[in-house]
Amino acid sequence: MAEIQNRKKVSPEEEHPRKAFGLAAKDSSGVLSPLNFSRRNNGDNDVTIKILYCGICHTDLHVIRNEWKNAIYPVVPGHEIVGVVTEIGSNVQKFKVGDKAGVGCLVGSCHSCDGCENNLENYCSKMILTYNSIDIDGTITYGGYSDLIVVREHFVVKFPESLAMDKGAPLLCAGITVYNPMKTFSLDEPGKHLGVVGLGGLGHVAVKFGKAFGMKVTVISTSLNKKDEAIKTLGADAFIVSSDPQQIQAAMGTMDGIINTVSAKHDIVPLIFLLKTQGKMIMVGVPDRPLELPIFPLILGGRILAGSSIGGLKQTQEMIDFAGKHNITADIELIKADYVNEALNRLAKGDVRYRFVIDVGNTLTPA
Ligand SMILES: NC(=O)c1ccc[n+]([C@@H]2O[C@H](COP(=O)([O-])OP(=O)(O)OC[C@H]3O[C@@H](n4cnc5c(N)ncnc54)[C@H](O)[C@@H]3O)[C@@H](O)[C@H]2O)c1
Ligand SMILES: [Zn+2]
Ligand SMILES: [Zn+2]
Repeated sequence: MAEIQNRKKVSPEEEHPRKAFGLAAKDSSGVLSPLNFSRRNNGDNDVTIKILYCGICHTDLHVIRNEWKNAIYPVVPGHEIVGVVTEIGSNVQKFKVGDKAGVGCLVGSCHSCDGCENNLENYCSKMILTYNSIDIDGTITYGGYSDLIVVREHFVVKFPESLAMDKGAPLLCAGITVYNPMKTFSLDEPGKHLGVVGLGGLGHVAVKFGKAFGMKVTVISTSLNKKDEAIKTLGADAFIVSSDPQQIQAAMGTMDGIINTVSAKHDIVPLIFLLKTQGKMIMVGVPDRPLELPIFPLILGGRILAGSSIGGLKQTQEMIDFAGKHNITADIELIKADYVNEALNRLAKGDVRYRFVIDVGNTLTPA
């Protein structure tokens, strides 16, 4: 951390020669407005991508409103990026100009720590996030609510030909964030029972992966109003309203694992009781306030509570190839760039089915 803080901060305008344009939050109001900025030239190991679509993740909202107290303004959010390669460096092997490509939450890491050596760049202490992070040259990274991005090849995934680019964009964060813990904690086996808490962007994709793995999937949500869609459209097997003690009681001890995607403070005790003996609840949602964690419900039943952060690049490619094979995409509301502030306000209220995706290529135009 000290090392990052000591790095000289230079203005991207001084450092970078390529003109770029995007939408940025300038302060914790989180309101986005146009920003002219710049990107570095395409280096030997870089891929330049013309951005066509970018999903709106709840993390974007947490960061632009400074809910995690880590915003470096101006923040150009966006880490569910899909586009077309327009330039490659001389060392680039995986891509050629014209290829479809995806970029998720990471654009850099140290390549030499235990995490990096085990394809877990997502746990590298020097990882560079796609936005709101300090890049190797000391400049601040800017994300996908913008016209183009220059990314080291290692952090770019090949986007399957069979997937729609707009509906596929959310896989770059929402997809890998749920796929990783399902694989890591053996919650990918046919016949196992998976609970998904919070039916938003991450949650609805978790339901789809769970079904593709052949699991029984139960959605646990605060209100009944998503029940029909969860079962009929998303393919869930069952639906529990978390505030109804009778429904919780009836499902106690039945789940092998739970993926918890809730973005705000909530009561996890009833959820822990849904787990079987030695069942696992994996926290992927990031509430801005601590949750209460009584220990008895964990000890009785030897239950496991864990956390998980996005995924490494190898697994991100595996995830998106799996999605391509099984035609897993997000259910999206495709929006124009000038609707972004309204979309963010709606996301804050949970009013989205199930992911906003910005039609960057067709609607983001310089001011
Ligand atoms: N761990 C990671 O690597 C990672 C990656 C991406 C996103 N996230 C985090 O995951 C969370 C979810 O992201 P998303 O994009 O799916 O958000 P989302 O807004 O699309 O979905 C969140 C869901 O939580 C529900 N919810 C909100 N407050 C609740 C409460 N108090 N009780 C119960 N349910 C509640 C909402 O109704 C919604 O269904 C965010 O906190 C985000 O920052 C983590
Ligand atoms: Zn995200
Ligand atoms: Zn590392």
